[in-house]
Amino acid sequence: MITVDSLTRSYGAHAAVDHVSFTAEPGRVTGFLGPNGAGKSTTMRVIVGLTDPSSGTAEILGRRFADLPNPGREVGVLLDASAQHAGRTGREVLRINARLMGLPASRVDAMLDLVGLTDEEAGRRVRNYSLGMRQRLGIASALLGDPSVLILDEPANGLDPAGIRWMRDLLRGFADDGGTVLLSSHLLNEIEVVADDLVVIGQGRIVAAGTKQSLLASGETLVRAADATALGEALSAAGLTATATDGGLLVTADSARVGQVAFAAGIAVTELRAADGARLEEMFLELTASTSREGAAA
Ligand SMILES: Nc1ncnc2c1ncn2[C@@H]1O[C@H](COP(=O)(O)OP(=O)(O)OP(=O)(O)O)[C@@H](O)[C@H]1O
Repeated sequence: MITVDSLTRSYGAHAAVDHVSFTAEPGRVTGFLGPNGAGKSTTMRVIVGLTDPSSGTAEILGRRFADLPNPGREVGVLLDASAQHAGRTGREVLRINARLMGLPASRVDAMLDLVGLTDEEAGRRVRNYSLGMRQRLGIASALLGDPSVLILDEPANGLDPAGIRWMRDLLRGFADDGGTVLLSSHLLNEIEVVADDLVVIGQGRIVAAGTKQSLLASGETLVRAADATALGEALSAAGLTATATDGGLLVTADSARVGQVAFAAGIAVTELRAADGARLEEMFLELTASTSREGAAA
């Protein structure tokens, strides 16, 4: 569990993070979304004690990071995969961390195995790693102490599609086992697939938070029928607003109501579903339009 309460961090007169409050719950993946410079990294840095808050609090498992007796055993952190010592081999990085946390060396091999770094790769110096390999090593470091909380800043950067899939499955499994995951990204699609809850930030402020389902629930339905004209007429006669979209109709009513209208009119529908496909992206753009660089310039 991570609890952030009215957290503010200012640099001079500028509030990089401005009264931010949210929780990341156990058993769930919480996606932390925002455009460049929104305040994601600053918030995460405060959570893990690298930056002091100007006001407000951030706690992991009910304590400030600095007050955790052996933080690596409670929380796994990956903020910058490139920040590892370039002259050490991957295995050395993990061995040192394991020793610092009082863990057996066998844990190192288990983690290398888990993240898919081979013996040969583990023996290479980190300066010769690709970004994707550094991310895998960073994840291995984060998981080394068998923590119950994971905090990851843009962990999918540099991973290929198979790597992204692997990361997603890993985070899902971690949360399903009762762990808490806080995951930042500006890659909406990446977050949309894996997150249970979303916290959206723009210019240091939370602009939306809640379950993915609730944030995506548009109240709209996408419906398609072979006879789209008849369907449009039936919907309109029932007092529903329908707009043509991508070969179908987007209706401002729930699926049950749209289905009833089509059924009553004797129209066979070929597709009927809640219109949530591109909703997150739309929502993200809408919510951050006034705060993003592009929005501000417009
Ligand atoms: N040490 C610092 N000194 C001054 N300003 C800072 C400092 N760290 C961050 N900022 C500013 O705080 C704001 C938030 O930055 P932050 O790195 O938290 O955003 P972000 O959401 O992680 O962005 P990105 O996706 O680009 O990494 C930005 O305006 C940034 O310039």
